[in-house]
Amino acid sequence: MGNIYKALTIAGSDSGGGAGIQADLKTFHALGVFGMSALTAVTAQNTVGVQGVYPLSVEAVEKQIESIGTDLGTDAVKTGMLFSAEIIEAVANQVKHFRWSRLVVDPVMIAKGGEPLLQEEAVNALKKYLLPLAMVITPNIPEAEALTGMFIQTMDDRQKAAQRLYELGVKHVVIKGGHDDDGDEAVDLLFDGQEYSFFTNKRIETKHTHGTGCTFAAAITAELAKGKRVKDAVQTAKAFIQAAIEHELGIGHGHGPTNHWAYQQTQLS
Ligand SMILES: Nc1ncnc2c1ncn2[C@@H]1O[C@H](COP(=O)(O)OP(=O)(O)O)[C@@H](O)[C@H]1O
Ligand SMILES: Cc1ncc(COP(=O)(O)OP(=O)(O)O)c(N)n1
Repeated sequence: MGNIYKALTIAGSDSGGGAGIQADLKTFHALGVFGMSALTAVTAQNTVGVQGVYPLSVEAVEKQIESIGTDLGTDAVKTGMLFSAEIIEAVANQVKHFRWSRLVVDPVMIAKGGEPLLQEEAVNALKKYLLPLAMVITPNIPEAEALTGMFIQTMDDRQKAAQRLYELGVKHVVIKGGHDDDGDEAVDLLFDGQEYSFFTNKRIETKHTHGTGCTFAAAITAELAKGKRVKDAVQTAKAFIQAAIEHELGIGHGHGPTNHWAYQQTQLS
């Protein structure tokens, strides 16, 4: 066995398996990275919506991270649903304690169906404690608006928002374009403090996009765990999510999950 790359996801559980910890671990696995998890909350969730949110105690979150940090270690870390300001502060302290620099923050706020996954007052804690530690942040457009207080309509607005997020201490800002459904392309923007890069794919007409954000950020994390540069990691993540949306599974009665096998299968064929 060659080098084993490891990645840790600190996020919520989606019982339906399309988003959250489940999407992250499937993505790590599909990209050949050993996945580990620290759960922040359990959600009762399916393709139709979120039926319940049950946060864990700060102590439970800290202990899980400590168990990983003091034994296995990790090459990269991703955060997803963090739920509260207290959990955010505890996670930031652990990331600093273990000196984990390859940190991808997916600032999950609201599920596709509109149910809140982050308390409103916790947005400031994200900005204060976690963003300054992040190598990459991956907001969708509404999340970028909440973090910057800007109204984002055009690509020019997105570039300005990326600049503002960069000024909070994040090293690379990716503002995803899934919510910008004008036109037939899905365009993601990357800003590294100097230049803007654009990652463009054909927009796929489908309702089965549950967990796209988690899957995309997890793919970036897996590639960073292998030591890849951020721009290359985003490129691979974009191809991964495209294949995952394109080869839909069509399960559930609402917004179905993406296909975490598809990228691997398209690479083999
Ligand atoms: N219909 C689609 N066709 C192709 N790519 C998409 C589509 N919807 C989302 N994406 C891509 O999926 C990733 C997640 O985007 P987005 O939907 O904005 O995030 P979130 O799930 O956090 O709201 C991005 O790379 C985005 O461009
Ligand atoms: C437990 C949990 N974490 C995160 C999300 C949000 O996932 P995302 O990839 O943004 O997908 P949608 O909710 O937009 O489908 C979640 N739903 N549950």
